[in-house]
Amino acid sequence: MIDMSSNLTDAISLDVANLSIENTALEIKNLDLFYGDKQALFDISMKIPKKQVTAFIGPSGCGKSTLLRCINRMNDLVDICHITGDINLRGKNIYDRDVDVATLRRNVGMVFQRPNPFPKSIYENVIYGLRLQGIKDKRHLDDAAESSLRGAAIWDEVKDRLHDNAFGLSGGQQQRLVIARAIAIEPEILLLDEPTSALDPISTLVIEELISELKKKFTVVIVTHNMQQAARVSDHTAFMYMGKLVEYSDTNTLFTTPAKKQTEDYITGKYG
Ligand SMILES: Nc1ncnc2c1ncn2[C@@H]1O[C@H](COP(=O)(O)OP(=O)(O)OP(=O)(O)O)[C@@H](O)[C@H]1O
Repeated sequence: MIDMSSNLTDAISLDVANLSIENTALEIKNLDLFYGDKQALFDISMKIPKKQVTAFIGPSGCGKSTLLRCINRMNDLVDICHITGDINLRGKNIYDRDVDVATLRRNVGMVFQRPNPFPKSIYENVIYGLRLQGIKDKRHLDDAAESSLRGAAIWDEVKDRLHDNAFGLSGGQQQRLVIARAIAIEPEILLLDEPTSALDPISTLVIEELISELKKKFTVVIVTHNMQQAARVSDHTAFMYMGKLVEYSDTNTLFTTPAKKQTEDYITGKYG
């Protein structure tokens, strides 16, 4: 079994099957997803709690990243992808025809496996989204840069080199810079797709600690292939297998007393 003693969160466990509207950041309802003829997600329904960390776990190819990418419509970029079902954000289905995808993505930020800073200074990276919004006031931009870099736990390391190129940072620092860039535009939801899988153990720990801070302001959804990581950082965990949501509950329950045999087999390493 997974050791739960290293959980970094203040482990608030809500009953995710019966979340109230006030505690729900978004609701996925009967979501099916196809890549061409091949179905990759089967009838997924779940509520993601507000200002908590929710982890998607499961073996390679089970659909974790696909499900995550549905939440900010990244799969729209895949021509052969076809989706049915709803994802409701503040009562509105994000797949409705009248939804502006750019606005949605401002509200639902995403951080990828490999840090992807732009070939610009650290400062310009952080305020990139604000410049796109047309904000020009230097004081406003400076304040936003500082608070976002602080929020991403990297301010002290970069405050004297804000105008240096972001490529001069280490991989772990780049990933925190990318998180700062994502939070600068104050999204409601932050999607993290295996955010530490390209990082060394120390940088991984720094990001894990950061994740448990981020949930004070944001709803965080993380895909991880690392069960220990899910156990350390998340309040709630969804176990997926072959495109289906097998079990979803508070992290402690899922890792200590899973309800389904399939979940137990996975977390005890019988397959993966
Ligand atoms: N762009 C795509 N076109 C076609 N099939 C895809 C595409 N992206 C993913 N798939 C398929 O959908 C299924 C789910 O893939 P997905 O990447 O979501 O799984 P995952 O659980 O995140 O896996 P991993 O842990 O290996 O990243 C797999 O069978 C994969 O091959």
